[in-house]
Amino acid sequence: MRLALSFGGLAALFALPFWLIPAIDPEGSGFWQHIFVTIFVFAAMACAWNILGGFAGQLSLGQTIFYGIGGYAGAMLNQHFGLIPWLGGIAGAAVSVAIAVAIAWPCLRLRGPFFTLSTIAFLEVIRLLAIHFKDFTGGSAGLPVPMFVGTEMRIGWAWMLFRDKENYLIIAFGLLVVCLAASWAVRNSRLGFYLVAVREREDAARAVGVNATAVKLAAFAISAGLTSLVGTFHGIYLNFIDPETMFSLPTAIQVAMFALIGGLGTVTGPIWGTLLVVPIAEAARGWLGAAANGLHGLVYGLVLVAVVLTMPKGLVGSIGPWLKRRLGGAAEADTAARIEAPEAAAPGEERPPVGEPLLEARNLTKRFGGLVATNDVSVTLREGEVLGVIGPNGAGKTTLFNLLSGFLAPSAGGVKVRLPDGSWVSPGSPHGFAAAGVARTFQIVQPFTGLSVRENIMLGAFHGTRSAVEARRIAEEVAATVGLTGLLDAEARSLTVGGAKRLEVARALAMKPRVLLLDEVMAGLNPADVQQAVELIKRVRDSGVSVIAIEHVMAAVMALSDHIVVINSGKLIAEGPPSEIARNPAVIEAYLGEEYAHAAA
Ligand SMILES: Nc1ncnc2c1ncn2[C@@H]1O[C@H](COP(=O)(O)OP(=O)(O)OP(=O)(O)O)[C@@H](O)[C@H]1O
Repeated sequence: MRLALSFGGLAALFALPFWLIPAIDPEGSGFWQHIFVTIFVFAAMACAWNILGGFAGQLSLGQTIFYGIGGYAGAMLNQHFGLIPWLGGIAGAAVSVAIAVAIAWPCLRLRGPFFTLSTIAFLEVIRLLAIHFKDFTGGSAGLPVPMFVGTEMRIGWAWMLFRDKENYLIIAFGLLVVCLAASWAVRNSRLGFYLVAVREREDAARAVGVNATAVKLAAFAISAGLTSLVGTFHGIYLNFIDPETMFSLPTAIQVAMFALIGGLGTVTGPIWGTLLVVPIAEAARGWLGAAANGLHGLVYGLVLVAVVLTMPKGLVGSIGPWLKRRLGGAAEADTAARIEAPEAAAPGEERPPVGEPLLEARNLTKRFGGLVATNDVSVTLREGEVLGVIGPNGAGKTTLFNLLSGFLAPSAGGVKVRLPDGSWVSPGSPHGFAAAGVARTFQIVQPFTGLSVRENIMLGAFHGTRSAVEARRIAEEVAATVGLTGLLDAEARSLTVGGAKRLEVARALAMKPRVLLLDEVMAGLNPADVQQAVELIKRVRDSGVSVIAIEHVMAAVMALSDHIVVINSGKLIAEGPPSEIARNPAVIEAYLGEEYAHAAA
């Protein structure tokens, strides 16, 4: 149904100029054809920009670098080597991808406005280079795209040059379809999920094994390649290219604005944004004539302000969910009521015995300036074991977790993990630990709030598969295990604390880890939920996953743990089975207190 609607919408968009133009411009001045070519070109560029700016959240204002490279590649290869623009465009796209990777490498290390400024700086550098190398580029005077070379007439489909503007409409629309299809494919692939995850919460994304730099780099490269193809066509269409037009900051801003107005990060938003703004701006330009040259910029600004004030998520981001609610009927029901008890253990399921060491941390020390948060701590986790970590607030438990999952590099000591083939590795990054089979949750829950519960869990599942269908299947299976089946389609932001904690565990479990690090998953839960969480962790353990759990709920730690380590002021002060820890005088003094000892006795 959705697919049919999408194809129908695209067909209508393609038919629009052919049906509308003869009606509004019977004399065939070509003005409206030009407007529609402009709409298709800008919509295609906005779709391409949205892969980087919307999905990955990297607000680049330098994407016209690639529009320009595409334009120059088409024109220069045509003029100097007689190459048809179709091939010139492909060569330009390849160069753009290479340059995108080179530029992205330093730029992506910067965040927020610093990233944006660095893209503008590169745009300026490339524009100046185009002016400087005038033997190739024609310098600031620009390059014409000739229809005749000697006696040869370079006109027709091969040369992308026509007397008749309708053919330009067809190519521009074709480019829009290519950019839209690429954008759709990216958004629905593992890469798309990873981009949204990195945009929303980079740390949580790294915990499910995402290499944040690599996925942003991929988005940069795809966006650059597509933009370059559009640039090649547009350069030929305009018949003339120069650095001012091709490497233009105002054009880069416009493209970003169309995506923003339409709905940042939505697949079709950039098209709606362009469709709304370009005709208004062009009409204003036409009505006000030469007297108001440049006024279209003001029109863009006014539309942007109006949309941001009334629809902060853009046209599609705001109207889409509203339509869904209207068509779908019922509002979101109470999410707490839809949480179920986790699946019970299968009858006869037995606990596997505790086996060989799986994860070893030796002499871990972490200093933050003068503060020693972890001081010479050594712990060993065995196969099939639950290792409890307890200690007072600020003792250094979370810091230990961050060291055990690659989120912090130790000041001294190291962590190694045994792989299924028996070899040991010492990963140096969160995705290295994830690849070695270590999954973690966060003390402060980190749901990807813009995604559904199902999509959140799929993010974990993508660690083991590239297929969205398979990830979806795993997500549904894990959701049943933790009791979230009834909430699969709910937005993660609508979950209660208990639901969000389960989601955190589900996302980690979907990675099919061998080691699971749980950071206070029972904090803030009511006694019934704590009991369910204990049962769930036992099931996880029995399925062959080894667990390290930081916990303050003592009844749960004592019931679950095979072995407990106690941390105080960064140091390991005791370790042993729960019964010994409960009686240990140093632990009673530092953490448990006399009352607990009496109650336990
Ligand atoms: N990134 C950091 N920079 C500086 N100090 C830090 C950093 N992270 C943790 N600390 C400090 O290290 C010490 C240990 O903190 P940590 O969060 O590991 O304790 P914790 O045992 O997990 O506490 P809680 O039970 O309250 O979560 C604290 O004094 C904390 O302020």
